[in-house]
Amino acid sequence: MGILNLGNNPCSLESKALIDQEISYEIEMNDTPRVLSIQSHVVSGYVGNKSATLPLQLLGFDVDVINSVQFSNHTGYKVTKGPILSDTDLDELIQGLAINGLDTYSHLLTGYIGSPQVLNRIASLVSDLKSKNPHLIYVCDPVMGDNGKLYVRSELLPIYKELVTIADIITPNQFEVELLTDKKVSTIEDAWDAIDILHQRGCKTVVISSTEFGNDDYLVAMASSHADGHRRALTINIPKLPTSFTGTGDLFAALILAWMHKTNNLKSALENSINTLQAVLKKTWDYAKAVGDSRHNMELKLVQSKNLIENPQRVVFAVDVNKS
Ligand SMILES: Nc1ncnc2c1ncn2[C@@H]1O[C@H](COP(=O)(O)OP(=O)(O)O)[C@@H](O)[C@H]1O
Ligand code: PXP
Repeated sequence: MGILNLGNNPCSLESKALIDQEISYEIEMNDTPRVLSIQSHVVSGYVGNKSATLPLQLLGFDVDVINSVQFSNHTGYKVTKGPILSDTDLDELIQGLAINGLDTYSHLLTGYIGSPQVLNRIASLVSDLKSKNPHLIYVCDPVMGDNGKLYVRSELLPIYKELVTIADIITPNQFEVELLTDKKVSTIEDAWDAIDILHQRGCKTVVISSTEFGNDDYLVAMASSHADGHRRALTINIPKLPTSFTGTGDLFAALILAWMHKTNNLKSALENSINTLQAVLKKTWDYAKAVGDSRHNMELKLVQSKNLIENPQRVVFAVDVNKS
């Protein structure tokens, strides 16, 4: 560190420059956004916190991680083994952070949480963290299932229905939107109606990670925000790869959080997130096609995509939709 190498003359011009540099590093460190991310951990592979942490770090965030489960691998494999965090485990971790004054965060991100008792704690955690930082942004990915199938316990649904009302940003997929609104989403108009219901319940920004309305070539992601009396609504067509991935929703939520913070612009955040995802998935799929598409080979190629995460290349673009 510069301070330690100042030598005997702390007043020299050179040493003053070093001190100035040191001070600017410190300011930069104080400005570093801090995310508390509560999601699954897998020993092998990339879902949950394993999918979210590296991209958030590469995009300039300090990430404090609480693992809602510690599984050997994601639930798509033959077996999944490992312990689940209990509500008392969570309370202890949060208490430790609070006692040591480590609980001032710019963002809270929640994803896969298997236990209703733990999910029940999140609402009060949001208000505790907002009492420490009233500007804290809560990003809730209501991870419940995909393609018409629940992969969590059904008791989580009523808890999520409440939780999304206090979230600043939510990132459900099409099936999760249906669950949250008790509304079948078969057309894009159904999806806009469901988004309106979620806005009416209090959620300021709704981003649907993907919808599918019978088109084999494209998925459609949708984003809508109500801020300061101003509405913005967007869609983006995503060229569909002929396979399915795991961990993509977790990566998507982390990228939306990061790019909303960095750009404060829904369109840029959506475009950067989707374009990063497409680049990561293409790399993953190209690899799997070459070596065989086993579960293991289909794990997201995140480490190999460092540059693409840091510098998304915009290939697909969002379009504004006129909504009042
Ligand atoms: N088969 C696919 N082809 C192209 N992009 C995909 C594919 N599957 C997922 N994605 C990308 O991953 C993002 C999140 O995936 P999604 O399936 O909506 O999340 P979840 O895992 O929560 O169901 C989508 O916005 C899309 O960009
Ligand atoms: C342990 C775990 N966490 C998170 C997820 C969510 O993955 P995705 O991002 O694909 O919704 C899954 C899905 O299998 C999972 O098994």
